[in-house]
Amino acid sequence: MTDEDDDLQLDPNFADRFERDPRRPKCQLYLISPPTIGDDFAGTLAAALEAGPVAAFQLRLKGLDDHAIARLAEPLQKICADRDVAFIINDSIALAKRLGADGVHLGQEDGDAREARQILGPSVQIGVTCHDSRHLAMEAGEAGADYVAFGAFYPTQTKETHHQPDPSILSWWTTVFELPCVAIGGITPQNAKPLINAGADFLAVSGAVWNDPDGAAAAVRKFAALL
Ligand SMILES: Cc1ncc(COP(=O)(O)OP(=O)(O)O)c(N)n1
Ligand SMILES: Cc1nc(C(=O)O)sc1CCOP(=O)(O)O
Ligand SMILES: [Mg+2]
Repeated sequence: MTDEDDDLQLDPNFADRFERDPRRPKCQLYLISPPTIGDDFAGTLAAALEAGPVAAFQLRLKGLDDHAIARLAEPLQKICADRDVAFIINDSIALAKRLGADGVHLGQEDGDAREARQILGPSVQIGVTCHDSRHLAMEAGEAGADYVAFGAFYPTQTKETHHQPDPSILSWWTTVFELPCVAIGGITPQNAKPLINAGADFLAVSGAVWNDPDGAAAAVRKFAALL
């Protein structure tokens, strides 16, 4: 919990007692790309998206400029569109606009959700990283975000993380707000259940899908069996 959240007291056992509200839509899978991709990734992505229901795919490539990401994005965006999977660009409002992406994901240093809305229009999905902070999540909601993301729930090799929320933040959020919430960070088929039970609307997953020794399609099937 962050300093700003100190005035928001919650029973620490809240999540244990909470079962997902059956009136909320089922939890869905949101795939995050590997940090780098090779020529064979398009085939891997297509197989993963065909293996089970995936709501969204985020292109998250670090250390490349927008032109390079745009070149890599083109075939992947088509694969998503053909399978009715939302194509989300990480970090860059300008690149999301240039590509006509279905959405953009913004970290706390990546720009403002209000500005993104002005530039991208009403139908583009805007997601905002909120770490373990109820305060940031409420701010993001007020700024017009379409989802808030909490994490990292578990240790992850994919990026260095500095926040570890308790699953109770998901049950608190979904009890109080309609706006969807995403759980992210080290999520695997083995540890996902508490996040699903706490009410996560989406599980955002990278490593556990792309690095599954049985292959990405098999990993999607393992998650799908839980959702
Ligand atoms: C769905 C989702 N949630 C959180 C993040 C993290 O975004 P950010 O804090 O900007 O960190 P980077 O991913 O840019 O390293 C995300 N990308 N997607
Ligand atoms: C991109 C990202 N953001 C996080 C956050 O906590 O905001 S954790 C994370 C890594 C997600 O990949 P994996 O499923 O391999 O852990
Ligand atoms: Mg970012």
